[in-house]
Amino acid sequence: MDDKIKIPTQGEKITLTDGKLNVPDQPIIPFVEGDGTGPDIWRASVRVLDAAVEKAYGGKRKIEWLEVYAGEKANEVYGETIWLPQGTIDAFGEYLVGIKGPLTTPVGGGIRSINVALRQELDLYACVRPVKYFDGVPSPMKQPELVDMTIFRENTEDIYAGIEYKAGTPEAAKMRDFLINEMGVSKIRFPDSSSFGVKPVSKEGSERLIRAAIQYAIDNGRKSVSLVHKGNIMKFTEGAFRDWGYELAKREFGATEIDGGPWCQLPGGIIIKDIIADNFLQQILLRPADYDVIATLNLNGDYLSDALAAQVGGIGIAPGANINYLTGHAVFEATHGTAPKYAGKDVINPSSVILSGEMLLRHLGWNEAADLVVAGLDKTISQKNVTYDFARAMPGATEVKTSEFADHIIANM
Ligand SMILES: NC(=O)C1=CN([C@@H]2O[C@H](COP(=O)(O)OP(=O)(O)OC[C@H]3O[C@@H](n4cnc5c(N)ncnc54)[C@H](OP(=O)(O)O)[C@@H]3O)[C@@H](O)[C@H]2O)C=CC1
Ligand SMILES: O=C(O)CCC(=O)C(=O)O
Ligand SMILES: [Mg+2]
Repeated sequence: MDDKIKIPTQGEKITLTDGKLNVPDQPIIPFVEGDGTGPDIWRASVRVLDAAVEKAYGGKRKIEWLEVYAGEKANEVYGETIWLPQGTIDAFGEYLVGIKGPLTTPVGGGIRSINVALRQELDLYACVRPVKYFDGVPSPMKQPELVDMTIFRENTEDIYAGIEYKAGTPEAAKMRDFLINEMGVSKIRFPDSSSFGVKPVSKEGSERLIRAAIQYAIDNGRKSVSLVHKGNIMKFTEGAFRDWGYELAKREFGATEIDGGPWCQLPGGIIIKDIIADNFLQQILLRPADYDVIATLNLNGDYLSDALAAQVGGIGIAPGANINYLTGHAVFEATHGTAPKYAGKDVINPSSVILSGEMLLRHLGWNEAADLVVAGLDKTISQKNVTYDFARAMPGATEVKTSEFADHIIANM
């Protein structure tokens, strides 16, 4: 770590022994505030999380927050060219469990995603995004309560990993020549103006993600795991993801085929099935109750996260976590981005980061505090004191600011 990072004088590190977290009563937890609306959201969220811990444990437990920097704030603190300081990666590495706000990624040119870089650096291979309906939240669905899915999105591979070659560069020309002359690709157009992206999907990467999804389904009494893919078109990447998933379910979890397969069933009854991604996007609207735990590749998981979040009220209430189940590293993070047009206005919905914090508390085993966060949020929504995004579709609602929304949640715990 470096001298820009001020380690709290109190508190201890969370450690991992034999796959289990050892959580002290005063864990040091690194956080990144985030760009855009990140600071408004973090200010509200940290108050809610601290209040829940205080109320649940009466001072016996307390989180010691450690600020680390990424994105625009890293530029301010470390200098203009630094977006993701090594000290930040080291802090998330050393303290195991952290939380972050959204970070800006420019479209087209500019820096590559810092969010993706952090996931890659720490090998946080599972992006876990539960999508659940909170009673009273305005939704475009007739029966939003039927939506209860947890997405397991592979987080380190796929076209999303950022291996790209820009049209007009020597690298793109080399790639084009290689494909035409050495790989015999002749049936598709390759004008000189082509850019290229590479889609790596490995057996190990797919298996560890699908293993985590199945284990989650078992641990949480879920009904099914759906492998969502576009394997009819991308046969050796998305199609292989599906095949590796079924093989793993049989080999490691004792699944047996149903009616000659490929669907299969675990000894405890959980169904392992698969569905092609475009069809899945209609099924989640038409028959959401048929889907439960979802395992999918990186880009599909990104699209699905926002689409499913919309069904339960939008990405203002969509939490998530990036986890490596083997090393114990976990960085909690909302599904949404920086929503820059609302930056500094104290109007944005902080629920996604608050619920990411709730996931963090549960990850620590601090379920009493996590339950208080949910209870406070539930009651605040039922009282119709909500931020603009919910208020605009909720008859009779009082629109409150981000900071006021946090006040209501705390009062309702
Ligand atoms: N993990 C991360 O850090 C992520 C970062 N990003 C980055 O964020 C930037 C902006 O991306 P963009 O595509 O606009 O997506 P955003 O998620 O930032 O915002 C899209 C729209 O979603 C709604 N929204 C987002 N967050 C909230 C919230 N907390 N409460 C209520 N509504 C919300 C708003 O809708 P409305 O206009 O209807 O009010 C907003 O305009 C980009 O640079 C992108 O790369 C994007 C996703 C994840
Ligand atoms: O990194 C980014 O800017 C976008 C990431 C994103 O949309 C996501 O992970 O859901
Ligand atoms: Mg996204």
